[in-house]
Amino acid sequence: MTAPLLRIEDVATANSPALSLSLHGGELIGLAGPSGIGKSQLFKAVADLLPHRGHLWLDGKAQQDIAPAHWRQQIGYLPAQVHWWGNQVAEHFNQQPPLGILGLPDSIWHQPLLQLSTGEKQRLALLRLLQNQPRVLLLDEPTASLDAVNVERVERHVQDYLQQHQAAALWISHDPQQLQRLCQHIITLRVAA
Ligand SMILES: Nc1ncnc2c1ncn2[C@@H]1O[C@H](COP(=O)(O)OP(=O)(O)OP(=O)(O)O)[C@@H](O)[C@H]1O
Repeated sequence: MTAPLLRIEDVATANSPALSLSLHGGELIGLAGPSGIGKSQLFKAVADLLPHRGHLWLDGKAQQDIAPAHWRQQIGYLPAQVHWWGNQVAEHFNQQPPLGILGLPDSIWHQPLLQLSTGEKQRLALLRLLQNQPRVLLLDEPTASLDAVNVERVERHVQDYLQQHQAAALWISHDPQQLQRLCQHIITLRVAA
């Protein structure tokens, strides 16, 4: 087997249990566990947004040997609550993404963000993340606010992206069926005994 794209060894924050895993190109691993256990905290740690213990490697290179800006471009983090800074959708993109692929109308491009639904903003945030062409996706409940048709669109789009770019993803979900349908492996975090 080839070297892992991302290796996580004993990474933990002050509010999470430790996580160790290897992610290979094209692979999708699910992250499950009760609310408040620390799943999002672990994503922030891996994305270099939160102090943590443990070690990380990208393509066999240790995190401390990679410039932080490069790390954050390669490790694409989609938070459960996305931060938007401008007024209009178009301000947040370098170029217009394929909106229709996630069921979004072209008219949304010039709409104020305040007018958009949670599910619309969630899908736009995914398109924005993928424009940076990250090698690893950290997806924190990316379909939490979506109907079944759009859940399927998002799932298919992420799977296509992973195949086309030989990228890999970690996917947090509270839906065990979704994780079973999508993931090669599922890691369930538990409270330490
Ligand atoms: N900024 C913070 N300061 C202190 N505690 C925090 C902070 N952010 C999160 N926590 C705590 O860390 C713990 C883990 O939070 P986290 O958001 O990672 O949980 P989660 O497993 O993702 O939960 P959920 O499934 O509900 O999204 C929680 O107890 C939370 O209250």
